[in-house]
Amino acid sequence: MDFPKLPPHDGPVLSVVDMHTGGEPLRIIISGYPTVQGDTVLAKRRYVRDHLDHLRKLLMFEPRGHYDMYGALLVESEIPEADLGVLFMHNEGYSTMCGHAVIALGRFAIDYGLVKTPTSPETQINIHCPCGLVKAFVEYSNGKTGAVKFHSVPAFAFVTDVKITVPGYGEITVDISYGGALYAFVNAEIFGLDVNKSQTRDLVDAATAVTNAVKAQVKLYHPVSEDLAFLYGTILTDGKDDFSDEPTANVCVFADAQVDRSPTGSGVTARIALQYHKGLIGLHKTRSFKSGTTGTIFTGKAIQETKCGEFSAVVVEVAGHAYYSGITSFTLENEDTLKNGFLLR
Ligand SMILES: O=C(O)[C@H]1NCC[C@@H]1O
Repeated sequence: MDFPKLPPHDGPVLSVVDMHTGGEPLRIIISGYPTVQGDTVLAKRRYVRDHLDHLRKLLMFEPRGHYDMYGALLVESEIPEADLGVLFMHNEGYSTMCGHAVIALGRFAIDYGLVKTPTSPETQINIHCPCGLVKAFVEYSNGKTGAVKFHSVPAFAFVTDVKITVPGYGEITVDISYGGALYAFVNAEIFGLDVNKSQTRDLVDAATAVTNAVKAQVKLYHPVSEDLAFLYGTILTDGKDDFSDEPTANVCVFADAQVDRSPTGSGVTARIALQYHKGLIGLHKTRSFKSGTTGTIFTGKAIQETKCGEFSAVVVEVAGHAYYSGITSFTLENEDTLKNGFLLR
């Protein structure tokens, strides 16, 4: 049998490379997408949301994906120093930052020849994410790519100790911090939960209740663009924010109750900005962050003070590993009643 051979199909063939970073999937679209219009990466993000959302559903939803699938679409960047631009997609729409994707894309950009000749021991790749320019540094030796670290956009504590009322749980106190996207942070213990041991469904329910309450009760804002001023999710933690050589665990529930399998690159960025703001961690102090779901680790450190509008901010470096898991071409048939995808929880 000739293989691979495309099956009977109608319409576009969408080809992807699948990777994962700390267990969190990344489906990188390599062909089949129409040209994305828009003068800026943020404008392109609005364009895919308004005109190409059926393709996100095709690739993220079942039967080709699943509730917690995550994707990346490479686009042209308007910033001269960017090597590539990227849009991120998930079960609800399009995010503004994704650290686990940046870690995977760093390797992918070299392995698939998207950037200039790589240099050893490390190659810098500038990735223009919707939140801004993120610098990835990819280990490279003997022709092989390895671990990746990245320097994210300025990260800052947006508000600390804000009281919100969460239906079913009462009044609780949360912090909100920005690491390319805005997250609410809460110690899972206040819900009687343990991020390492509790049922994922219980963690999702508590985090989703917090997300909904923050969205309803806290006015969010970002100095650079209105497009960045939304709550992406809630990160439940083990509360171990005092500096230690021991890892601290968290679980990130983002978009529509989607669960990150990794420690969450943008979440680690935001969490370090929060810890720095509270005086719990100094510059160049490396902390390990563990995913409560899979036990995988990212490390992170604040490397420089900076500003984001009126907010005192830090540049955070996050490091992790990504791996390839396959390459696929997706098709559809017009008579398939489920061709547009569906989600099951
Ligand atoms: O690592 C991250 O930053 C992402 N992972 C899924 C949710 C976030 O976008």
